[in-house]
Amino acid sequence: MSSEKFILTKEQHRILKDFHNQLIIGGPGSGKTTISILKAGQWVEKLKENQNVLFLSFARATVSRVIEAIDEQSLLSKEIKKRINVDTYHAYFWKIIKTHGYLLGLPRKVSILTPSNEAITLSSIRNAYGKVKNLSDRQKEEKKQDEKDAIRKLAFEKGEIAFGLFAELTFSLLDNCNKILNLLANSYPVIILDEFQDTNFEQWKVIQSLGNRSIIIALADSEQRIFDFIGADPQRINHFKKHFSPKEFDLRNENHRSRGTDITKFGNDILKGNFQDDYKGIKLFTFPSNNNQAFSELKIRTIKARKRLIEKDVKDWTLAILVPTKKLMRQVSDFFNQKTQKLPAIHHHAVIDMHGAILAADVIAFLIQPKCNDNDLEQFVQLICNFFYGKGGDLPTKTDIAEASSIQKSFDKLYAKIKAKEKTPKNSIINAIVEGYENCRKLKFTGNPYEDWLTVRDTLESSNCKRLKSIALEAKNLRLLNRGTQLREALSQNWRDSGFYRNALDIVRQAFIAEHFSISQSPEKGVIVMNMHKAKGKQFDEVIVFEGWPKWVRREIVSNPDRIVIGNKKSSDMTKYKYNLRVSVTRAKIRTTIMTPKDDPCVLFL
Ligand SMILES: Nc1ncnc2c1ncn2[C@@H]1O[C@H](COP(=O)(O)OP(=O)(O)OP(=O)(O)O)[C@@H](O)[C@H]1O
Repeated sequence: MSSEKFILTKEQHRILKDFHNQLIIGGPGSGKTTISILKAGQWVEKLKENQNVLFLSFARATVSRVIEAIDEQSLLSKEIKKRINVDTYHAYFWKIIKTHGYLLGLPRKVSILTPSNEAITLSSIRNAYGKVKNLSDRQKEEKKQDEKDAIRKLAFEKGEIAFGLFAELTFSLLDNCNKILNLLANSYPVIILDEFQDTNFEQWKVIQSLGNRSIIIALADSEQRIFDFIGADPQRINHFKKHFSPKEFDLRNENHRSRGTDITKFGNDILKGNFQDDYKGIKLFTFPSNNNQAFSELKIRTIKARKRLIEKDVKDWTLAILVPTKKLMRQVSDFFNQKTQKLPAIHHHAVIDMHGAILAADVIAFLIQPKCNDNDLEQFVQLICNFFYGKGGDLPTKTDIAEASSIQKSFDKLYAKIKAKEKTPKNSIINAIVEGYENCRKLKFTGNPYEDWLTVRDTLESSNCKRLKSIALEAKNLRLLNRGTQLREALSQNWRDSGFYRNALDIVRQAFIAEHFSISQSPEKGVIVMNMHKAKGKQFDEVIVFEGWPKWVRREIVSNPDRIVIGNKKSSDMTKYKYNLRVSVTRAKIRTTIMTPKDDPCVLFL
């Protein structure tokens, strides 16, 4: 994003002239981020030397885009750029809790309860309540409260803090201690809040506190709100107006991302449900409702889009395939990996949910560590159970929970038999796990973490145990051991220090926490497959939105999975689906392709 290429609009100029609290409203690609960076630069010049501007966003992906935009902003000097600090809400709140949390009665040493471990902690509560869609409102509230009680207990007793508590604890600190508030305001007299419309109740309370001492600039687009489930409130922008009396700026009529196309217009028409015949930059394709033809059609469209971008000589081009569910994402990724007679494999990056992969990494890390004590096998089994308890994240499946508890039970039985010196059960599921474990324990390592990791992973994959196999498969989703990564360096160092990987499990866990907070990673390039929900705040050269299709039996639809609108059924409130689709289609700079089944096209277009 080079500012040399463009002239600021009138409204962007107005923003630069004002120095109050600000509310900047604008749709996708309207230039909010760009102007807020220039505004931050202006503020830096007014601040004392030890003061900086803070730019807060929700997702790390957005943060890396903002950092990239700052880097490329040629109107700001290097010195000024250094003083615009970009962070996620999580990371910023965590810094405050880590330093001052003991004032609330938290243990002096606190650590993060990673989402995967949180999922393990909460899996029994979640499983006891069953599927959320079957719960009454009261039961949902009770479930929420039970979950909160469990994670609060863990925080105050063990110092393990779940992300969900960050805002609440930060607010308690700011509310109870003026000194902390002054300290923060002195470091950051100006704070920019990205995607303000998504702020939940607790985060809003923190912002009100911070805003008592700092200037707040909120960037918002009420129609990009897709975070209702974490408590974002449609009234939040009004709350901001009421509380801060900001100067308001409206960029809603501006579109710089996909200028020369009708992509933004199409996005707005999705909200209205009213379409014109043709939109420049939007292509709608249908495909037959069967696996082979649907995926092949997608592959063909993807190859064509890739060719267009390469031929246009777009620098570091990006092409996103956005799909409604995790399941479809995996299927697309698997299909792209396959080479068929007619179609080649497509090199791509799939942005997957990492719970399973992270817990699988724990298992491998444990196995490259030397055997520690007599409880080694027990600890291994515990990690396997953790994997099944936590792999579904906040939506654990019954099968996974049942799997975990039957592994635990079989192990307990085996243990009891061994202790009593009795014959061990012949057909127990634990036998294959023990065999796989023993095979791994016989392995010899080289000190090259990458090779050693793969040796363990391959041994698990080729074992006779389907549970260990699935762990190996999940672990394939990790790319943390690539050359030059911190994890690889840390494991190498560990080997050099001890002649073996003494602390592999700790190192891996630390690396994931660091990774969670890492904002230095550059945005993905090339073909990217991701869930529509994850696309927010991103921009790509081309986007393909691809949805699932119905299954027919005797001319009747018996199921309709992976659709943009659940079951592709019209209902009284389609708003969230419209918002979601609008966010997805407006991520493109040049062109968006929408692919929907021929015999049951997406109801949002009917
Ligand atoms: N005045 C302008 N003239 C031309 N291009 C601009 C202008 N302002 C911003 N841009 C460019 O438009 C693109 C989108 O801008 P920006 O990322 O600031 O929008 P945004 O409102 O933050 O988008 P979103 O909410 O969708 O993330 C960027 O590539 C940016 O360089």
